Amino acid sequence: PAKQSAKDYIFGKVIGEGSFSTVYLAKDIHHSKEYAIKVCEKRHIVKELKVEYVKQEKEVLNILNSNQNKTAPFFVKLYSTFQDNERLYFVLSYAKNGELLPYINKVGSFDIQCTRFYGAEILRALEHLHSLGIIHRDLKPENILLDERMHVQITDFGSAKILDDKPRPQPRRRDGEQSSWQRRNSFVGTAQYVSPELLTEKSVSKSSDLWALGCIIYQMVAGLPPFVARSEYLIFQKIIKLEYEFPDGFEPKAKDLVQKLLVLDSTNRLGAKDIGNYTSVRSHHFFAGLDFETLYKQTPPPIY
Ligand SMILES: NC(=O)Nc1ccc2c(c1)=C(Cc1cc(-c3cccc(C(=O)NCCN4CCCCC4)c3)c[nH]1)C(=O)N=2
Repeated sequence: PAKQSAKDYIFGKVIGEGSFSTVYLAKDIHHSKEYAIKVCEKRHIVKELKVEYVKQEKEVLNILNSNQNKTAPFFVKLYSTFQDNERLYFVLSYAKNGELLPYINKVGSFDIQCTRFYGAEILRALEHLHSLGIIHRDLKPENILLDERMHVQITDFGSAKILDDKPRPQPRRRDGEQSSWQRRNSFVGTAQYVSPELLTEKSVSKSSDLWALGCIIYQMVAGLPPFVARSEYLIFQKIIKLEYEFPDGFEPKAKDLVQKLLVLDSTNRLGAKDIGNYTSVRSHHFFAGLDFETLYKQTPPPIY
């Protein structure tokens, strides 16, 4: 196929802003299909030494594209990439209903049906991602999108880590740019959802995404994340001391599940010792009665 360029698209409104990218709603002029195009300024990512992050995101999206799971298609797709002198372009799925966060803010808190359904879809997405040896590392309601049928589409793999069980030639780096092992020590996700092990040992594992899942389930029920404070430093202090509370009336089964995910020792979190699917999370009584294998075929419960 002919190499694409920005001229093949009509760019519309900005639908997302990252520290190193802007995401536009765009329409393909040949087929009138809508996409989300993530645009990165080359000069900015080079200046901020983020070239490796952009490469990592493309690699993760390509791995996801080549290993699609028909029963758990809970990720944005990468359709194509192209560049011009100033910018890199990633043509991604357009998730018409946007981020999960505005829905939580709009209704204040989800009822248990919604919390169970969306908690289950996020868990299924993590099962697939982790089965490919990929850790998201920045899972949060802003990176959980909702497609036209209100099913989950996880995005933003710029902070993801590919577990290196296969030795690969290290890519040549520009002077001063950090390699992935050096970078690992500098990366921290979004304060409210970052795991204690990342703060104390600079280590990360699949279980770090389970910590973020615990924070997101808490937030769907309570309306706010468990660790909130006036500054990132104070949030980090609360996380490493496991200093959080459940509001009165927090649904008891959801509370028990959150307490089993928000465990300081990453090896003792529910699911941390599971091989393959997170069966010990799936079998928690909060998810009783849910069919995890047909989630994508189900009609999501209304959010109100
Ligand atoms: N960092 C990233 O990788 N960011 C990305 C990547 C891919 C991508 C991405 C972000 C997308 C973000 C997105 C944003 C939106 C959007 C933006 C603004 C408004 C709306 C909107 O009004 N949606 C209707 C639903 N509202 C939501 C709030 C409650 C009332 C109803 C959607 C739709 N999709 C997307 O569709 N595809």
